[in-house]
Amino acid sequence: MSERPHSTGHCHWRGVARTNHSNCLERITMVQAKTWILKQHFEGFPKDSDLELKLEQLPEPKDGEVLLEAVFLSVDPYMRPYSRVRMQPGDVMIGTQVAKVIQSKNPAFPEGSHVVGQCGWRTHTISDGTGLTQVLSDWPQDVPLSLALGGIGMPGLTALYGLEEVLAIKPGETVLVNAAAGAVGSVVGQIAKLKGCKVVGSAGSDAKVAFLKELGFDYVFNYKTVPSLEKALKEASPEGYECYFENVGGQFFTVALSQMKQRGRIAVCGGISLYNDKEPQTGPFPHLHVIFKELRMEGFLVWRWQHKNEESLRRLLTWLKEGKLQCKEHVTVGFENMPAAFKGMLQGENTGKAIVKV
Ligand SMILES: NC(=O)C1=CN([C@@H]2O[C@H](COP(=O)(O)OP(=O)(O)OC[C@H]3O[C@@H](n4cnc5c(N)ncnc54)[C@H](OP(=O)(O)O)[C@@H]3O)[C@@H](O)[C@H]2O)C=CC1
Ligand SMILES: C/C=C/C(C)=O
Repeated sequence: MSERPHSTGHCHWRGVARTNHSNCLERITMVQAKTWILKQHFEGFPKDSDLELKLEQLPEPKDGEVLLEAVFLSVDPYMRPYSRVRMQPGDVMIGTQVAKVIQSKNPAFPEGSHVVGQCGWRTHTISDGTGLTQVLSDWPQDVPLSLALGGIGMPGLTALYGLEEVLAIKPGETVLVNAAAGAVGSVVGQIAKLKGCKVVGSAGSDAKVAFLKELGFDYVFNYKTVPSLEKALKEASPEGYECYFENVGGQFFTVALSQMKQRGRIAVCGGISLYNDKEPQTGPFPHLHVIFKELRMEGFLVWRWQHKNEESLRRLLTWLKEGKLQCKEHVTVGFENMPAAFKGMLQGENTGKAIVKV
């Protein structure tokens, strides 16, 4: 695949597929996008046969439109539950990418600039600008653009808003976070530490536990190998938890609620342990803990605070530049490996943000 346009006689070609147009007399842009299509809805854990790689011929951008070329694509947990409610079989998989503007007929998005776009799983996109955001104008040269999909992007914002807007954490409080070595969880722990909290995290491997210790978490455990989740949570914070940043759901959720302090606060961010269930999980249900501990629980979606995103991204970027925030990535190379990267993330292969580099 050519990354940049190049010329052949009178024809200027871009993109993946070049056919023989030796007779053309004027500038023609021919782009074939590679796309990943949802062939059928996922049932249980995603299968390779649920997805299909397809080519799509793109037209010339019209006035007001741009032609984008994906540089990095994100694979995120939400794709699993949202595919069921937001997509029909035959649709291009939903998703966000960092893309380069390679042709522009829209002055808001000059050629050569980079955008974060909700373009789906595709290598090339014609866009009228809807759902595109320019990467911060002062993005430092030495910071990889892929972080705009991770710590300095949606997952970083999720961590920030969950802690500040939903939990309203205070110095001295103890914060519990699960899926702690992932894109959101690893930022949650670091911000909570920056704000003077004690942080307890759980993750699914010893290597992830070691990573979280490096990040400065106060207490970390491997939820897959501890003999008792309840004992692990008690040992980590015998006095209980004021705040709980919930990413997982299921049994972890119920046990964690039993360890909350009176009038503890819970930000329900995700429930990844539920996303691939064919049948809904059954109890134990947490009602009694919620009632007798007088817990406050709030679900949230990161989009609620979209109006604050630019300022919030600058804060995250400042912490990164000051060395106060580390953003680890798990990079899979090759657009054809999107399904493998997606499944790997759902299985816990990633430490930090799962990214695909085209
Ligand atoms: N509300 C919102 O606006 C948003 C919510 N989210 C939610 O935040 C959570 C984390 O997302 P994100 O950081 O992007 O993803 P991660 O980078 O954390 O990747 C997913 C991780 O989840 C863990 N996991 C997978 N299956 C299970 C399971 N059955 N039980 C426990 N852990 C499991 C794995 O880590 P391990 O090895 O530790 O098991 C895996 O690496 C998700 O629930 C997601 O839906 C994310 C963005 C926005
Ligand atoms: C915006 C993301 C939502 C979830 C649940 O992951």
